[in-house]
Amino acid sequence: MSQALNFFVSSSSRSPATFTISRPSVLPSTGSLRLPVKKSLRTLVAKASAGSDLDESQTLRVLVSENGSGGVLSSATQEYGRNAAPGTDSSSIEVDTVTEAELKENGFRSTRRTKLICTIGPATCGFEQLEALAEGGMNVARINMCHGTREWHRMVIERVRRLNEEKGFAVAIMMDTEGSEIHMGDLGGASSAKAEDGEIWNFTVRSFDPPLPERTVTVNYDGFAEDVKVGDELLVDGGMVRFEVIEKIGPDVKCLCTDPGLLLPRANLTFWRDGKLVRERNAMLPTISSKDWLDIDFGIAEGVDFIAVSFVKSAEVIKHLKSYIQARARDSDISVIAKIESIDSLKNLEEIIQASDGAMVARGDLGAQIPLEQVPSEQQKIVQICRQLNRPVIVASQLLESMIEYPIPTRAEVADVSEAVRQRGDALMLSGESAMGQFPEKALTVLRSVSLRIERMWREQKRHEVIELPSIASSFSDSISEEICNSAAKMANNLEVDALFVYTKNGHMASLLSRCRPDCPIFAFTTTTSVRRRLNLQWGLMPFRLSFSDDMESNLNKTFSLLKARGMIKSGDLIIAVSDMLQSIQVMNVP
Ligand SMILES: Nc1ncnc2c1ncn2[C@@H]1O[C@H](COP(=O)(O)OP(=O)(O)O)[C@@H](O)[C@H]1O
Ligand SMILES: C=C(OP(=O)(O)O)C(=O)O
Ligand SMILES: [K+]
Ligand SMILES: [Mg+2]
Repeated sequence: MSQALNFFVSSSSRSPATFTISRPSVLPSTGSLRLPVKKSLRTLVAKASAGSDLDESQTLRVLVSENGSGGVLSSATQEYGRNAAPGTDSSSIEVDTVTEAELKENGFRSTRRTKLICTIGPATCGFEQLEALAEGGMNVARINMCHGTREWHRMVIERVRRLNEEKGFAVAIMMDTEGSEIHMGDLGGASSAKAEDGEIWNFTVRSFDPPLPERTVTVNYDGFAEDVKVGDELLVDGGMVRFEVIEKIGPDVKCLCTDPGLLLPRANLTFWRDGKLVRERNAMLPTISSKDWLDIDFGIAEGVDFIAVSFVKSAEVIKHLKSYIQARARDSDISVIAKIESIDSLKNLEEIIQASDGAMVARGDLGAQIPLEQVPSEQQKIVQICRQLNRPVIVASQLLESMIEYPIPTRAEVADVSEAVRQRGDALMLSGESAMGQFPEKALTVLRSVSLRIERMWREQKRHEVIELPSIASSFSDSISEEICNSAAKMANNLEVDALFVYTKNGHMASLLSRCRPDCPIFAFTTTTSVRRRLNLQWGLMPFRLSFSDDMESNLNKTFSLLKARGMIKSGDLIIAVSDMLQSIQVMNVP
C-alpha cells in the first residue's frame, strides 16, 4: 500500500499527550517526541497499515508520553496523579508473595521469565512440600493420570487450591492424560524389579491377582502378543532396559534380557523390528481412551487449568476435545496442550499446534519413537513453531534426571536446561525429579537459577533474536492488537523501560506481548483468577488479578497506587502500558 504512511498525528482533547493518528493525512514531524519514540510510532503506524486495510473512518489512538523534563510526559503524569482513584487499597490486587519479594529485592530486570512446572507425586504431595515448591518458583503443578487414583489427584488439587487461596499463589493445575500407549502393569505392587542380562521374562496380556509369578510383566494392550514377532526388540522406557522376543505362546511372550536395568511400574513399551519402530494395530488405538475420557470429566469437574493430551496424532482429536470441554465447562475455560511425543504428531505438527492452546515437547516418549539424536532438532523446531503461532511451549522430560538420586545435576543436564532457556521456551518441566525423586526442591532451584543466569546473559549481550514472527491475526481488530504488542515490545527494548503493563480480560494481549520475548518483565493484569492462573504458563508474564474498567487512566492510577503501596514499583519507573479495551500504547513514568 503506497499510502501506508499517510497518517496524521494531532493532539487530542483528552490530554496534551494523546495523539490521534488517522488516515489519510500526512505524518508530520512530531517535534516534541524523542527520536526512539517517534521511530517506534512510525513503525507502528506503518505496520498497522501495511498489514491490513485500515478503514478510512478507523482511528488508531496512540498515547505517547515523552520521558524527561517538561514536554508531554510531565503533563500526562500530572494528570494521572490528579485523577488517582480515591480509596484504593493494596488488598484489591492479587499477586503471589514470591513475585512480590522478587520485585522488591531484585528489581524488575532480574525476575525470572521462564516458567517452571513440577509433576506432583509421592515425594511432593504434602501441603508443606507443595508450599515449598510454590515458594521455590513452581508456576504449574502437573498431575499425571498414568499414576495414582482419582482420589489421590483430587487431594493434590485441593491442596494446591488451598495454597493459592491462603498464600496468594497462582499455581495452575495441569492434568496429563494416560493415553493409549502400550505400557507394563504395576508390577503387582512392587516399586521396581531388576532385570538381569540373560534372564528370560514373560510379557503377558493375561491378568493376575497379586503377587505376580516371578519374572512376569503384564502388558496393558490386548493385541500385544499377536503384534510382536520372534526376533523383535522390546524397549522399556525408550531403551532403559532391552529384551529380545524369543518365543510366543498364546498370550505369553517370552523375552530375553539383552540390556539389564530397573523395571518401573507402568513403564512404557515399544517394539522395534529391523531398526524401526513397529506400529501395528496399536497405531489404531484411540488417542483418548475411555479411561482418559473419565479422567477428563474428572478434570473438568475439578476445574483444572490445562489438560495435556498424550500421544496426539492429529489436530482432529484436539478440536474434538476442545468442543467437548466447551460444551461441559461453559464458565471455566480449560486450555488444551498437545503433547508431541509420537511419530504421527511430528507429521502433522503445525496443524496440531494451531488447533491446540499450547504444546509440550514430551521428550521421554518422543525419544522412544524416533532416534535419540533427532530429538534436539525436533525440540528446536517445535519451540520455534509455537512461538510463531503464539502457543506456549513446554520442554519436558529428563532435564535433570540424575537429580532423582543425586543432589546436584550433571554438567550435561545443566547445558540441556540452558539450551531450552536459550531457545526461549515458555516453560521447563520436572517429571520424576519432583514426583518421586529425593531432591525435588533442589531440582527446582537448579531450573530457577539456570533460567535466571541464561536469561540475564542474553539480555546483557543484547542478543535479540532474529526470529521472524509472522502475522497470525484472523481479523482486523486482531491485527491491531498484534501490531500494538509487537511495537510496544520493540519500544520497550529500545527505550529500556522497566516493565510492560497489559490490561487483558481473556489474556490474548498478554500472550502477544510474551511472544515478543521483550527484555523487561510483563505485568499482566486480568480480572479473573482462572485467567491469571493460565497466564502463569507463559514466558515473562507476571499475572496479577485486578478488577479494572474500560477507563485506562483510572486503571493506571489504581495500579500505580496499589503497586506503590506494596513497594513493587516506585516513582520514576518507566513503563509502557497496553490494553485490550483501548487500542493504545502509553509510555510514562510512574508518578
Ligand atoms: N501420582 C503418582 N503416584 C505415584 N508415582 C508417581 C505419580 N506421578 C508420577 N509418579 C512417579 O514419577 C515417575 C515420573 O513421572 P512421569 O514422568 O510423569 O511419568 P512416566 O514415567 O509414567 O512418564 C513415574 O514413573 C512414577 O514412578
Ligand atoms: C512428558 C512425557 O509424558 P509422560 O511423562 O506422561 O510419559 C514424555 O513422554 O516426555
Ligand atoms: K501421561
Ligand atoms: Mg509421554
